Parts: sequence; C-alpha cells; structure tokens
Amino acid sequence: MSAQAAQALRHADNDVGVHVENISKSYGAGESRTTVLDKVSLTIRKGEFVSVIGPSGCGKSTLLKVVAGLSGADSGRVMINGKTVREAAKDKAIGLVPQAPALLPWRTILDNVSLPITVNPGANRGRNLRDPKELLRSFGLGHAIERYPAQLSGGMQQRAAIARAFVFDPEILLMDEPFSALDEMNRDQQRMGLLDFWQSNRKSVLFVTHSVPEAIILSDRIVLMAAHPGRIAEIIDVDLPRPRNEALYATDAFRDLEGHVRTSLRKVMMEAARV
Ligand SMILES: Nc1ncnc2c1ncn2[C@@H]1O[C@H](COP(=O)(O)OP(=O)(O)OP(=O)(O)O)[C@@H](O)[C@H]1O
Repeated sequence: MSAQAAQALRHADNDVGVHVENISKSYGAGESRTTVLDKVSLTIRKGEFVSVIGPSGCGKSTLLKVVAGLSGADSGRVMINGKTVREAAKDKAIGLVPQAPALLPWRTILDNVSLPITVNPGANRGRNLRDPKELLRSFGLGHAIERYPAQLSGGMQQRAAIARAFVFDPEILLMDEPFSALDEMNRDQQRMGLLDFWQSNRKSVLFVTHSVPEAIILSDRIVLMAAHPGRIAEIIDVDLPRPRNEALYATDAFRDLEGHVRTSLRKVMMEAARV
C-alpha cells in the first residue's frame, strides 16, 4: 500500500468528507493509451478546504470529474460522507461550480439559482434547501436578483453560479477554476467573497486552481500534482490562522508559504517539461 493510501485510510472515520482511494484513469487505447491519474489517494475532512494545483495536463480537472461522478475511474474508489458517488449525487450532496457560470440567458438570476430546486419539487421532500434569495444576498447579489445574466459582470455571474451550487446545501463542493476567466482585481474580490461565505458555511471543498496566492488564502491544505502520469507530488499544510482576509497577503507567513509552494511547483513543472 502506498504512503498516500495509508494516510487516506487513517482518516477513514466520521471526520471524512471525501475519501479518494487509489484512483487510476487512462485515456486512449493501445500505443496511444496515457495514464492521466496514477493511484491518487486523498482524504478531505468535513469542512476542510483543499486546493489542487499543478502543471497543465496533470489531471486536476479529471480528478474533480471523477469525484463528481461525471467521469468513471479505471480502478480505485471515491466515497463521499461514507457513500458512493452515485448515492451522494442522488442525495444532492455534491455541489459543482464549473469554470464558466453556465447560466440560462433567458432566466433571471433568481430563476437560475432557484431552478435546481424547482425542477422536481417532489424529489426534494426531506431535503435541506437553502433560500435562493438569501443565498444571492449572501453573495452580494441581492440588488440583482431580477436581472438577466447578460446584465451582470462576469464576476457577478460567477458568484450567482456559486450561489446556485449551494441551494441543496451540499456536503461537498467541487470547483474547477471558477475565477479563471476574470481579471486579477475582480478575481481577488470574488475569492474574498467565497472565503467569507465559506468561513460561515463550512463545507468540504475540492478547488482546482492555477493561482498559488488563491490556493493559499483559501485552503487548509494544497495538493500539488505532478504530470505524466498525474499523481500527487506533495501535500502542503496551510497553517495560517482563520478567519482570513486580504491582510494575510502582506504577512511574512503568507510570503514564506508562497515561496515554498512556488519552489515545489517549479520542480514539478520542470519535470513535466522534460517528458
Ligand atoms: N475526454 C478525454 N479524452 C482524452 N484525453 C483527455 C480527455 N480529458 C482529458 N484528457 C487528457 O487528460 C490529461 C489531463 O487533463 P485534465 O484536463 O484533467 O488536466 P488539468 O490538469 O486539469 O489541465 P489544465 O490545468 O490545463 O486545465 C490531458 O493530457 C488531457 O489531454
């Protein structure tokens, strides 16, 4: 058993939100077959924020898709709060925020966010539902609920997409570079909004990003992946106090950690470039 798998199993108790065990996945057949994920094991505790960072093509999105149940693995297993991904998805325990907000242009923001709970009301009996209006207010969109997506900025649209992911009050949240399309200032504002919301709505989060500062300010741990094949190279604890805010960027502790993450990232990038 690998050290990663052993570490993951040690956490196999009630504290576990997401348990990824020995996940492997390949694409293609014959000579062109490539291993995208090679025995990836990882545990995310309940209420823990974990970011995944690594070179382009190392399998970050693929890992997220496997955890979301959107893509099957060749081997290994994923458990979410002790349930299979299929059961967790059926219970609406997984919230997904894609790279692009994917809002329906002909529906208002409120209708977009309400849509998941209005499609099949009968199936929602007994479920914990969040009030879409209240969610939108928490994300600073209270004034925009009757507007259409095209009338909002990119950052506001993405905030609406994040609010939508919370309507079923999911146990875990999966986010694939949700702020990557935004300019740096807007991006920072959105990440602070997410940080504030998450700090008072603690969920297990798996967050894919290319940004080192973003990973540090948001996360409890950073999973650094290496490529060819995609695997976990290092797991870095973000031992910085919470609640956090922008002031953290200017601290020595933040800068030290940023230096560490960048050095490790450079190492895996150079390794990936040699393949
Ligand atoms: N459906 C698919 N069919 C074949 N190959 C795929 C498929 N999806 C992903 N891949 C390949 O798997 C590898 C990992 O892709 P993935 O998107 O998970 O990487 P990533 O780390 O998220 O990349 P990026 O940082 O550029 O978004 C890449 O080489 C990609 O080309």
